[in-house]
Amino acid sequence: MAPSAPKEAVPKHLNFITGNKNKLAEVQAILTGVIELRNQNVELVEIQGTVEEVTLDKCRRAAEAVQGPVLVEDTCLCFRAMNDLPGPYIKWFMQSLGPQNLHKMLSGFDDKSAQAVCTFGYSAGPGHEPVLFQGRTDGKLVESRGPTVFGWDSCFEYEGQTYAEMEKSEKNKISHRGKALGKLKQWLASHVDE
Ligand SMILES: O=c1nc[nH]c2c1ncn2[C@H]1C[C@H](O)[C@@H](COP(=O)(O)OP(=O)(O)OP(=O)(O)O)O1
Ligand SMILES: [Mg+2]
Repeated sequence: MAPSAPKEAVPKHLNFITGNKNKLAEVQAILTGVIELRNQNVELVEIQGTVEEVTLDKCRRAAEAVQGPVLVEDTCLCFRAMNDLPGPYIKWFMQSLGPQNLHKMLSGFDDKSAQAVCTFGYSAGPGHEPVLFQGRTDGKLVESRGPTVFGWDSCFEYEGQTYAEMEKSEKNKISHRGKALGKLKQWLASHVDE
């Protein structure tokens, strides 16, 4: 009988479950040459809770939905003046206000500081507890500058430039997503060959 795989061994490819094409493109760019990335778009219910709870639940649901190993990711934008809201609920504020009006959420506050948070979850399959990889980047909520292609990129300023004003490769180096994937890469390096 073949020996069973080590509990934490990861497969040769990752199945990233997301409906967001821009996320997928960034993850693909960052993981190029590291591991093969596949993608499925599965509609997943997103619960209310802490950043970690939201990703854990999303990951478990995704693993159940595809009946196999999955990678998911949840992105938050946290305003310090609002004690970290909207956080995981930023999507709905983005959708309602649009990039041109998002900055008005903080117009009543002096403190414009914001933090972008990206939390990846990997599960080896249904019933396997997800592992989380998180990255955070500090910046400021500003009036939209640059192309409005990806979410709130044009409203999040990091060291004088909005994400939208940066080259993609430059954003990926310092972004919440880039940092989270740096941790995932380390984890892959220590598990993939077991
Ligand atoms: O780097 C980013 N730069 C700018 N905007 C971003 C970024 N990353 C996510 N976003 C937007 C998309 C969505 O409005 C919200 C996160 O919501 P979130 O549920 O994580 O993403 P989603 O529903 O679009 O895709 P998914 O299918 O992976 O859940 O922030
Ligand atoms: Mg979502």
